[in-house]
This record gives sequence, C-alpha cells and structure tokens, in this order.
Amino acid sequence: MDNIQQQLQETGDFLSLTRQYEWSLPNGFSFTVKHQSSQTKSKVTVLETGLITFEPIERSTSKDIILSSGVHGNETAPIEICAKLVQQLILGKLELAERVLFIFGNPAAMNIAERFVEENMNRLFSGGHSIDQGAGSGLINKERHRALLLENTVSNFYLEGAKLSASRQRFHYDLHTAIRGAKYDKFAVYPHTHGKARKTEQLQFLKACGVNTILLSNSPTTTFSYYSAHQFGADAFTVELGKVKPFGENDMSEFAQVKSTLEKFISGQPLHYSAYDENDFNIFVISQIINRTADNFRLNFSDDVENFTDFPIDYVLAQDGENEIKVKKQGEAIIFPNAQVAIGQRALLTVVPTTLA
Ligand SMILES: O=C(O)CCC(=O)N[C@@H](CCC(=O)O)C(=O)O
Ligand SMILES: [Zn+2]
Repeated sequence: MDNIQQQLQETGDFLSLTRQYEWSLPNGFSFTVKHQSSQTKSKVTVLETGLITFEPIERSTSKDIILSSGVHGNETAPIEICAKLVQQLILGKLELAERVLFIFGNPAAMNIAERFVEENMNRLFSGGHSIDQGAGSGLINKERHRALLLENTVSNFYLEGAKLSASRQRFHYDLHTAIRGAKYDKFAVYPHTHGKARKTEQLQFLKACGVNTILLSNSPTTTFSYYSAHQFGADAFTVELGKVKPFGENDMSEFAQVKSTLEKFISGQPLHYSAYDENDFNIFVISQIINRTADNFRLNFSDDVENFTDFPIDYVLAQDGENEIKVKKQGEAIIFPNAQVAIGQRALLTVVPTTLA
C-alpha cells in the first residue's frame, strides 16, 4: 500500500489530498471499507484527484448518485459538506446503500481561492471544452481538460451502473454558492428538460435539503447539471447554498438540513416528505439571458443588490456597449449579475415568478 492510500484510509481527508495534487494524482487505487456498526462492506475507488466513488459490495443498489462541488473553486461551503460526507464514508461512520460519485471540480482554483484559474468550468460542458468561446478563452487550458475528464467520469459512472440492473435512477446535484447575497439564500436551477415533465418529487427532495426556490431553465446550457440531465436523463440540478466565503468561514449550522438529507439519501434511510404543495415553493422561470458582448459593459445597480431583487418595467439593468438591457416583464428580478465575465459569457439572468404546471 502506498503512502497516499495509507494516509487517506487513516484520515478520510480526500479534500486535502485533492488540494495537494491539483490536476492529477500519481495513480488511482481502490480499497474496501467496513461500516463500523452494520459491518456492511463498500468499495472505495480513487479515480483521480477530486474524483472518488463508493459502491456497496454484495448488496443490490438502484440509484447512481453524483454529488459535485468546487466546480467554482471559491464556493467552499458545498466543498466542506461533501468533504465531510466522503470522510464519514471512508472511516466507516456513514452507511452506504447506493453507488455514489463525489467530484471536487476545480482543486487548483480552490487553492488560489478563485472561481477559476483560466476559464469558468461551468461553461465547458456538453462539448463547451472543445469550442472557441470567443475573447478570453483559449482552445487549450487545464480547465478544458478537466471538464472533459469530468464528463467522461460521469459517463463511465452512469454506464457502469446500467450494467448492474435495468431500471435505475440517476441523480446529480452540482453544489455551488452564489457570489452575492440573495432574498432566498438557497435555490436551485432546474435545467432545460426539452419538454419532459418536471418532477415534483425532486422539488420535495430539494425542500428537504432546505432549498425551496427553484429557477426553471428553458434552454440548453453548457453547465454541468444540464450535461447530466440531457446526456444521461439524470435528475440533475445546480444547487446554490448561500454565499461565497473562504474555507473555514462557513457557518456549517446553516447547512445542517442539506447535510442530513444527503446522508439519508446515500445511506438509504427514508426521507419523509409532506404532500407536494406548490405554495411551499418560490418558482421562477428564466426570462432573459444577457451575455456580455462589448468591452464597456456595466450593471446599473450596485454590488450589494441581492439576487431576486425585482425592478420596474423599462428599468435599464445593464449597458452593453451601445445596447441598453431593459426589464421587460412585471416582477422581473436579477440573478447572477457579474460584469466581470469574459466577452461572450453570461453576465446576468432575469427571472419571473411562474408555476410548475
Ligand atoms: O452568483 C453567481 O453569480 C454565480 C453562482 C454560480 O456559479 N452559478 C452557476 C449557475 C449554473 C446554472 O445556471 O445552472 C453558474 O453561474 O455557473
Ligand atoms: Zn458556482
């Protein structure tokens, strides 16, 4: 057994190992863990830096679950939540009932406490890594290689699951935090489904995680969650858990609900949902997607204006060169404003309230 493996089995600290080897580990490896009380066994496989799977041994499974975090390096709360889950599993403190793949997306960006090193990885999926995206994105960089690796890892994980049984459920929760504060500080983006019905059961799951604000996306994107939803039919979401903070500065009590729900989910404990009631949710649909096209792009509101703040019709939200971006609909609110994005990238979304039907 080499040192890396020995240390990981002793400490369960896969996040430190991942941050030590930013882009690649000397080798992958696997080992078996036994749950402390039930004595059930699981296979742990370290595929690469930041990529680790857990698979029950000699027990049947019906779910293939992906939990990703750190696709943006400075979004630390979800990374800390997942690091803890991984540690509990390695140390045999958390029961494993289903196949789970954990992904720490961008370790190099974590180490410099930035959203990305050269390019925003959450714009590089569904082939985004192989196309020229205009100013500021070279065709080759390490984040593009990593995005391709993540795509292939997701693909292999789901296809391996499909060999085990015919009817399986696929899930992917891509966990993030927002750059600015929000009226609703936990919310999820439900990727475009190309006409397939949205699942209320998934909304109930998210509510159990403390997330009851949902943004429906109605167009294809190059995000990680859309990739898993579209390519593999997974129930996949981008989940925003609070606000960007440095490692160690998150108040983990704010994430107790999401952590305990994820624990139950991967360990096969029942999740007791109340009956679905749309009144329990704030549901929005994406109205405008504003990409920066000009050098002189500016937002017409200050940095402390929160996500979900609405503006009156005709209010000029942004100036993109000569072009004025105006509010078009009653109740239209801003999400993810960022004037610093590269030209060609999304600088702002707007949403309006809707219903699921
Ligand atoms: O707060 C912000 O401006 C960005 C937070 C974030 O990283 N959001 C994701 C959303 C992905 C999606 O639309 O599904 C992103 O911008 O990549
Ligand atoms: Zn993010």
